[in-house]
Amino acid sequence: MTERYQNYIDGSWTDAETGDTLETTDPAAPSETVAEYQESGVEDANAAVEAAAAAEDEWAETPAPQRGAILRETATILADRKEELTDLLTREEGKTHAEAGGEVQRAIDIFYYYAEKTRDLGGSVKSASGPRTNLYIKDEPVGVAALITPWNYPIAIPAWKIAPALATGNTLVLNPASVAPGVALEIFDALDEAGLPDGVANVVTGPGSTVGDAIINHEDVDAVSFTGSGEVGHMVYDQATNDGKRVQTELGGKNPTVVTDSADVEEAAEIVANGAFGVTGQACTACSRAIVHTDVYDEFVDAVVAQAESIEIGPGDEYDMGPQVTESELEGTLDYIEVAENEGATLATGGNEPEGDRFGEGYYVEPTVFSDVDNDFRIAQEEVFGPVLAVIEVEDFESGLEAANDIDYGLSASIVTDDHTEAERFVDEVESGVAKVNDKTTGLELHVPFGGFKQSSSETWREQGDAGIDFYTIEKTVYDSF
Ligand SMILES: NC(=O)c1ccc[n+]([C@@H]2O[C@H](COP(=O)([O-])OP(=O)(O)OC[C@H]3O[C@@H](n4cnc5c(N)ncnc54)[C@H](O)[C@@H]3O)[C@@H](O)[C@H]2O)c1
Repeated sequence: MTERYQNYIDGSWTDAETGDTLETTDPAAPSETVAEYQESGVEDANAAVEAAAAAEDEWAETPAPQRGAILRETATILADRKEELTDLLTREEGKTHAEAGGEVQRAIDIFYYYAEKTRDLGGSVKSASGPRTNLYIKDEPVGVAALITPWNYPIAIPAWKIAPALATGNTLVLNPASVAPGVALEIFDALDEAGLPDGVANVVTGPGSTVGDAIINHEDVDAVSFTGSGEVGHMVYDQATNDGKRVQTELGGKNPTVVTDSADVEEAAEIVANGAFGVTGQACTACSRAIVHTDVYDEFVDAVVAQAESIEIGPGDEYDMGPQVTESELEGTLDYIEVAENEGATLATGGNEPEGDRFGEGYYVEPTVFSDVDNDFRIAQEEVFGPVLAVIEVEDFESGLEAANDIDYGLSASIVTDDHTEAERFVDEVESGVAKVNDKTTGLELHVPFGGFKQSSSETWREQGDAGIDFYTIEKTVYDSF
């Protein structure tokens, strides 16, 4: 039987006022419905924001360790349900069981992490110039937070917004992407069971252009945290800043790995392939450009092609690489493959939808490597969001660094080298929010800031770790001479 989900508003599971629903399907078997959701409208969005606004004062006044206890219990409930959440994530979004299990674990860890953080919240004390004055900085919640999340990390990204927002005493409304909202709704089920007071956290499913837009623009919303495409993100940023709201946007990437002539080529190919083809290339931090020194270029292309060809594609519960999430994402990838061929890149491997019984009607595409790519080709400059790697040949380290930076994005970048000076220069000079040495561009720790440079983020605010706390907190400076 198809699971049926409702909105969670003011502590109750309710149908949308619109009376409409939407369905999700399994990207590995699109004829199979996974779940049914509310296709909500503006009225539902407004009701959720009003519930969050009404719950604001009481939640802000709840001692932070008590808020932490609810987050800890939420983590425990999610941990108890890890297997079923992992299955749901694989069926709805398509990533492999191992990838989905890792993502669910990350969400659990995030709730535990911010639960512990609550004990250290509050502010700080400073010395005052006058003898009778207590001078201190009191950290207060920003208020009501509007959270908008994409489909590609459908539990981790909601978790890394919800947990710090609640830990710091904010109330919130989430509008998750309609493609795979199930695991995000399960977080609210766990929060409810953990004893979160009514109205503190609300979730409304439905189109971002209606529900998300209404939440962001509601006058009772004080902070907006958005993760998704640049196209939508820039619009959201402008709307929210025009209204004087605190806003954070985390957007796309076109992430390079620079391979120098001192690199172990086999290791470099493995690092690049993991970054490029993991989660079917549907990561904002996916490696989509390998920038390779001419002396190791041919050897690298052979090695990365071998890596790509060793990946077994198929349904995510059994194989190494799952399908793309929707038909339109698959078509987008196939379009870019055509663009790259027309631009004159050499198709070194992949490029097709695989054939065979196990693929059925699923949205599969082969891991694809293009060599002989110029850094100004569209395939090297635009985000594909599929398992497609562009390999770019460069003369030396300097031109590699230059190519890495010659792009509008700056989310994650890595270098594979055996030369410490090159590694240091790369870390110092690469224009990227995340810089890694001898590691893939994907994979992030939850307790350090995450965000990009240039078009990849709004730059003012970061997420995760202490940065998550900062975004949802406003400082009040108190001079108390009572
Ligand atoms: N930097 C990061 O942290 C990060 C992480 C994951 C994904 N991403 C990016 O996300 C994109 C893929 O996700 P997507 O396809 O879901 O992105 P998207 O921009 O299409 O959608 C993101 C969210 O915005 C909502 N939305 C759409 N129109 C809206 C509007 N007018 N007002 C308010 N909300 C609206 C959608 O419903 C969805 O919830 C990629 O570009 C990827 O790089 C970035």
